[in-house]
Amino acid sequence: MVRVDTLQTVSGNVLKQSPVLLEGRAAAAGAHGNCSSNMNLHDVGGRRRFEDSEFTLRIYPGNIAEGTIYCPVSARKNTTAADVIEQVIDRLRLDRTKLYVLAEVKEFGGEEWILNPSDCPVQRMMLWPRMALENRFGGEDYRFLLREKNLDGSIHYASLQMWLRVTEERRRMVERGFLPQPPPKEYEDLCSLPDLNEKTLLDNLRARRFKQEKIYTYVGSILIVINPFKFLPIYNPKYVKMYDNHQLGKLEPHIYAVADVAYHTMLQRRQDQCIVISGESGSGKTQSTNFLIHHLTALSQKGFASGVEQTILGAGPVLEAFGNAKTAHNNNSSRFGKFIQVNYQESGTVRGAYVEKYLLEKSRLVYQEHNERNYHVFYYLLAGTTDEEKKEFHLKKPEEYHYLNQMTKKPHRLHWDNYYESEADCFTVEGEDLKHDFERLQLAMEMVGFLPATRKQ
Ligand SMILES: Nc1ncnc2c1ncn2[C@@H]1O[C@H](COP(=O)(O)OP(=O)(O)OP(=O)(O)O)[C@@H](O)[C@H]1O
Repeated sequence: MVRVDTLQTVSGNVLKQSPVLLEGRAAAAGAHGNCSSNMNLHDVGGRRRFEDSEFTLRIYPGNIAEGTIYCPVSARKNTTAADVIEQVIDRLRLDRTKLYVLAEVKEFGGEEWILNPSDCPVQRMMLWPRMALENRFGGEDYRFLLREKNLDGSIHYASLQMWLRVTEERRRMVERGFLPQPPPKEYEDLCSLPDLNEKTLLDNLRARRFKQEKIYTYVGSILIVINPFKFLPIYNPKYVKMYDNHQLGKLEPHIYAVADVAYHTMLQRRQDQCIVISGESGSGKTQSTNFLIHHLTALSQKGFASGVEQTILGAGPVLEAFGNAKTAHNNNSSRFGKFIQVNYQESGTVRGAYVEKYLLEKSRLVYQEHNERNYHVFYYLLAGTTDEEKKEFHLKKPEEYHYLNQMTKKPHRLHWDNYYESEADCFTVEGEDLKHDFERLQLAMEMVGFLPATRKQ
């Protein structure tokens, strides 16, 4: 058995009467900022209701059903992707001779995960952040797409609109004169700079690369990433395929290229490989780690979501609740280092994964700097528990805990009852819904195998 380790350092024209949304209406809904949610979480209420509630999933068929934006489908916690596809085929009267799959699209660049027929979309969706469920801000990046599967098992991606946004297409458009020419010479590898000094290095990184939305640049076999803080469509399966089994430097620099080299070197040399990710707080280490894990499992699973990836996904919210906190630099800063080991069989199939955490910033438990908070889990617990649970666990209000109330900006302490009305300060993190986060944490614990008694404890 060999492995790859990642080490993150600390620091529709369809049925007339059906509610299928047509193109024109979508634009109007969008203009009102009210493109309703994939699932309205406020309908959910409590966790027990989630267990037997019926939800409406939005399935986006793309070019499979021209003119249809999405098709609403009813589903419960245990409804499978195969059941959902069956409903969509019926509603949209799709060609039954073709094979369809559901793809889950998550934030940052339309990274797509093909669901197995037995996967349960509602369960996957419950792991999305609340903003995605409400379709606000980044919510557009979270959804389920209907994809057509070719006879050879590959997925058919044919939406021109989508790929025009992709860097490679853009380059071709430039060549054909549809887009302005980029500025003069740029270097994908800083080692090739004819005149290497701080100015030429920073100029190449900023003006020639970052401003052209090229966030990745090599320095030999090292990859420099500049955090774009915005959606870039460069993490979808087309990119997974493009970087599969290519020598480093042959294609445009990308984090997938690094993962790919590690994977194939491991298989060829039968030796463990290690990738170290380092950078200052908020620079994008956690995000880069997620892209690496995604690519490492995708290579081995040939694009299909694996149980391993599901477990790593589920572990994310748990680790985040207990090890992340709001800091001055990052509202969701990991306050611990992570050593992730992905183990493979000789055939190159993922066998399992192991996550070790180290160097948790323990001092944060008793002291937080101005405008910083304690670990998320305390705020989740105090906001998310029911009245009975509060009684059972003798929970008080957050402002009554010394370890939670040290960080207010104002000299007088903010009262929890006025939490939402009060002037923005570090208690309030934009877009945060602590009740939702508490539910998400409980579901994630269940998905990674915590027994009810352990969860309660
Ligand atoms: N490749 C990317 N594309 C788009 N946005 C990104 C990317 N990488 C990072 N970001 C944005 O930057 C934010 C901070 O990134 P991240 O949490 O990964 O930083 P970090 O280095 O792990 O920080 P810390 O050390 O504080 O935990 C993310 O929440 C995301 O909004």
